[in-house]
Amino acid sequence: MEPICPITSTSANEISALLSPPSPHQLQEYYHNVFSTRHCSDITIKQDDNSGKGVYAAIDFKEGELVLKDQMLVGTQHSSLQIDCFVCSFCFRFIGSIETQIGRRLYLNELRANESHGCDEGSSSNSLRNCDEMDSTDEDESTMRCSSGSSKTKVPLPDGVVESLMNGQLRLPCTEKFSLPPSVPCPSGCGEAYYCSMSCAEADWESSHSLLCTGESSNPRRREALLNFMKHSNETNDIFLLAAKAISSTILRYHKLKANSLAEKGKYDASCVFDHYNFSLLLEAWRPISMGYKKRWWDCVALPDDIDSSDEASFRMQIKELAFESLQILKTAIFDKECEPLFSLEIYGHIIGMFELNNLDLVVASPVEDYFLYIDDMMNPDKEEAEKITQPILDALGEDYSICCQGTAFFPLQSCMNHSCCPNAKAFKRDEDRDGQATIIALRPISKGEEITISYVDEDLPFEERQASLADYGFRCRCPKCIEEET
Ligand SMILES: C[S@@+](CC[C@H](N)C(=O)[O-])C[C@H]1O[C@@H](n2cnc3c(N)ncnc32)[C@H](O)[C@@H]1O
Repeated sequence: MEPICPITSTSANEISALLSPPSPHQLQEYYHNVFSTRHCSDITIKQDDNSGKGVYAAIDFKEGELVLKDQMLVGTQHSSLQIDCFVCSFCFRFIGSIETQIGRRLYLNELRANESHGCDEGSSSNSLRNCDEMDSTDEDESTMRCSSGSSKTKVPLPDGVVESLMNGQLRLPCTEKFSLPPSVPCPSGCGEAYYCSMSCAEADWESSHSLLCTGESSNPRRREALLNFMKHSNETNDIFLLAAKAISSTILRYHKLKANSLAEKGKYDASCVFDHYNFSLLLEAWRPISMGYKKRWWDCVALPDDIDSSDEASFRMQIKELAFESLQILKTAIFDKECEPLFSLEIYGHIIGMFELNNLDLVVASPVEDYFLYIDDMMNPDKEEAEKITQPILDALGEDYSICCQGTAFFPLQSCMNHSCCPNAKAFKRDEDRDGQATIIALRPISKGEEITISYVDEDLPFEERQASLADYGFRCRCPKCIEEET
């Protein structure tokens, strides 16, 4: 493949340092910190020559037991579904109230319908758009609860009802049983990010939003470039939004480390001027991202079914060009000279490739679905009374009323789990799991010392199809089921 973004020799050394696999010591130190901040001692991470890092049980687990709750490093809601669910931009909990969830969705859908003049968004045939992320939760129940697209005609509500749902004047029956945290808007007023609490707002600001916010604090040039970047991502592939978060969080960590280092130095030598670029601090800031298994996006993205293998090279080149285009816009918005290697196509491609190979679907079940199920389960005459108000709302929402929050996220511990076609664990959201954390449950008893595996593909597929899908991850499965079926 021709280089479309030449790398200078100075940055080449830094890029290769950023992409070299962490040493066993760095690995041990990093995961030791992750485990201790989370007070997690039930699992460990070990590395072997065949499958790299893997997760191992440090205790015995019973069938159905929780193996791991993993806090994401970066995550994003799919942009096309943001209208449907009003969630915290940091932890992805539903926020506001049942009334605001419904009112906002009806209002925004109406707006979208007016804007699109009848164009059908869901039927995009662009193979470059939102290429599949790694999906090991396809079969989980919370994913299956989701529905999207509705063929049934929706019945509009009388004028003023949507407004009164949104402004809180209309209270629906029994919604007090489904209370949600009140929404906290981004303090910088971007109107894009909302949170379930000030602590989530602060954590997001510190983690990446302070660089990506289009509110008052950003200068007009940067704001315009950011809006441009978001528009490009929404129109092409929202994985770019996640890459922007990963780069922003590294830049912010770098400046924090640098400030701490300056303060520390100043303690011993007040005259010391230490304000230059420090690559070792950039390496340290990059550490959480460095841990994820990576390949270039255009080398590892699965070839879509509608692309013939004879067109593979040109497809991969298009993917590379798309990444280049996105990176140029991002650079206009948040370029930082001291973190220059992060803005190379090589690093950008590897970050997105890391998401491609490791990400888990982000799924949070909708309280709106629970609410309507509750009404449906009520006894008469209360049910009849309630439905006088709720049925027209349900008719206006249509059959996809229960749509859940969906997105994609990178999880530091879950992403270390290797694949097996006869896995002993699975990503599975229980009723109580109402935020964006990954939840891994034991499918059968797991003994202390055993490797914990999940399936990256549908394990009921025939042997050859499983192997073909796993080839996108760059390995051939040698699990007991594959060994048995191969012979
Ligand atoms: C989500 S990561 C899993 C963690 C990874 N082993 C690491 O070192 O970070 C996926 C990658 O792990 C490796 N992998 C996962 N399952 C494997 C298996 N059963 N056999 C060989 N390699 C495997 C492949 O390189 C795959 O692309």
